Amino acid sequence: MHLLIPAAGMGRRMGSDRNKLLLLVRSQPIISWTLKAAEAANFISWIGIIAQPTDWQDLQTIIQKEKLTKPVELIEGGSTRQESVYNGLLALPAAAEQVLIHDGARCLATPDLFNACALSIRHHSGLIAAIPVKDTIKVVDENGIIQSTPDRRRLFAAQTPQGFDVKLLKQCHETGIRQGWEVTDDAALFEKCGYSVTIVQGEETNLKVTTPQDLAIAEFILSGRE
Ligand SMILES: Nc1ccn([C@@H]2O[C@H](COP(=O)(O)OP(=O)(O)OP(=O)(O)O)[C@@H](O)[C@H]2O)c(=O)n1
Ligand SMILES: C[C@](O)(CO)[C@H](O)COP(=O)(O)O
Repeated sequence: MHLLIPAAGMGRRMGSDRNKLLLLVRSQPIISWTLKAAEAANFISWIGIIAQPTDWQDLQTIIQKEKLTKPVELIEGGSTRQESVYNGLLALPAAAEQVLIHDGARCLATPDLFNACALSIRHHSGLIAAIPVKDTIKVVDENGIIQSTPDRRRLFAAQTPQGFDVKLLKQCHETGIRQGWEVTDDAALFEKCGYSVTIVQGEETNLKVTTPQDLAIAEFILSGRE
């Protein structure tokens, strides 16, 4: 299974002056943890890292240090996650019929989760890892006044990996470009195009390292895995 890792962000919410994926957690760059999990997942056979060229040298050093046995390619990132993933799709080898997409910033996803998604995508054209929400969610209007309280049993928090049929996902991205859709994940493009996306049980610990608090939580979770 081909895996694309969007890693071309700026990390604005982290307040960092460089790509947050190069920040250290337990003395190793965040992206190293993501790569270790991908390397350990038996069903992943090829890895494309989508990144800004300014980070390529650091990434090459990390790739060498991790001694990855799988082919790894660096692909130029775009100005949004959506653009970066589209660049990744265009750079996939012609033989790739299905693809998993996993945020570099979700460095705690386990090899088991990659494998579960890789197996499940054989039976679906679109899937995402997701977990049921634990909080009661409120929908508010522009003044912050609550409009409704959706039934929590129908609410899931989206994670990655997300997996798709490559041809369909490319078409959805191209429709998105024509229509000017701006989305935060690939499943949203699939949904908007009318294709179904199924849920694979995600992992409670599969957080996206977004803010400085997440760095501390990631540090804690990884320390429990040693
Ligand atoms: N132009 C972009 C923006 C984001 N990403 C990647 O998409 C994933 C999820 O994005 P997010 O956590 O929002 O990362 P950043 O964009 O770096 O963070 P922020 O939104 O706080 O700036 C990350 O692995 C990030 O590197 C990307 O490949 N290309
Ligand atoms: C794809 C994603 O990781 C699913 O949770 C997420 O939507 C991307 O990042 P953002 O923080 O929502 O921009």
